[in-house]
Amino acid sequence: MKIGFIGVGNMAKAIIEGLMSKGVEAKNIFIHSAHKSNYEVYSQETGVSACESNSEVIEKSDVVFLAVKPIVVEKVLKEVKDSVLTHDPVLVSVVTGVSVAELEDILGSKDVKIVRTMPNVNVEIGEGMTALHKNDNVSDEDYQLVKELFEKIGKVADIEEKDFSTFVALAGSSPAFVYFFIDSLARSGVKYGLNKQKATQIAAQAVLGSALKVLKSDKTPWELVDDVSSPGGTTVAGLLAMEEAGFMTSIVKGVDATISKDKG
Ligand SMILES: NC(=O)C1=CN([C@@H]2O[C@H](COP(=O)(O)OP(=O)(O)OC[C@H]3O[C@@H](n4cnc5c(N)ncnc54)[C@H](O)[C@@H]3O)[C@@H](O)[C@H]2O)C=CC1
Ligand SMILES: O=C(O)[C@@H]1CCC=N1
Repeated sequence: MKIGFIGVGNMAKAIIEGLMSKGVEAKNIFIHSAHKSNYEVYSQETGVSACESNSEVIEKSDVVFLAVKPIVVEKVLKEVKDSVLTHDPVLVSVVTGVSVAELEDILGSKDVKIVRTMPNVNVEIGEGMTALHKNDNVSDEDYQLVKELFEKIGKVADIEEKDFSTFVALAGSSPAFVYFFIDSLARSGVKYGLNKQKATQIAAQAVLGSALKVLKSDKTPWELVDDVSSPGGTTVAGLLAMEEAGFMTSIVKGVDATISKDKG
């Protein structure tokens, strides 16, 4: 399968590097983005093929990732419209907040194969969490191919399109929330004299183990909180102080703001 990328920013690079680490060969990857110097350097570094235009990416690929910011989607799709209609690739959008219907409208056709997705940056290390939703033109076989690509680099969830905004908050943006939590925990360690790098490694391993525990345990996270909280102990003292400062409310408000932004 030939895989193309229109836009070679953070998200596209995370997907490309994740796929290449799982055996997808550089010779099967085609890229183009706004800045020639950037995508040519990336092509030289990784061995993927740099194309002269977005249309060339489409002409050379079976599956084309649309990995540009929402604000340039209309411009890019109008530019490549004829190539899309002629070559009929499976268009895989990773763009936040742009629906399948809007993509079809911009392309001026409902006869295009579109899979809307919402990955997160952790696909780069094979631990992503990606939502998928296809339009009716994508055959089960093509959908399975796209799904298998994302399964190489993490977990996949089929979701209804109405749930994409919620998914953005829970998985697309949430790596940043978790990095923020890890940094805050580590910084607290620095407050008490730990070196920042060491404190960050300690905090990150604690978060990794806790996430694995949630995934592997039959218990709910809430029950696991109780298991760590000894009567009269340190954990409950910490939890109560965090909640007094609005821990849960701050998370919910962050999710509310993410969803509102996504919905425009
Ligand atoms: N960064 C993240 O963690 C995630 C991002 N997304 C979505 O992925 C999309 C890309 O985001 P990032 O990679 O973070 O942005 P970015 O700003 O790092 O990359 C955007 C890329 O688009 C290229 N571009 C701009 N105009 C272009 C044009 N006319 N033709 C071809 N390429 C053009 C830029 O040169 C750049 O390579 C966005 O829609 C974002 O919402 C989705 C999930 C997670
Ligand atoms: O911040 C953003 O808009 C994108 C969407 C999900 C992660 N980053």
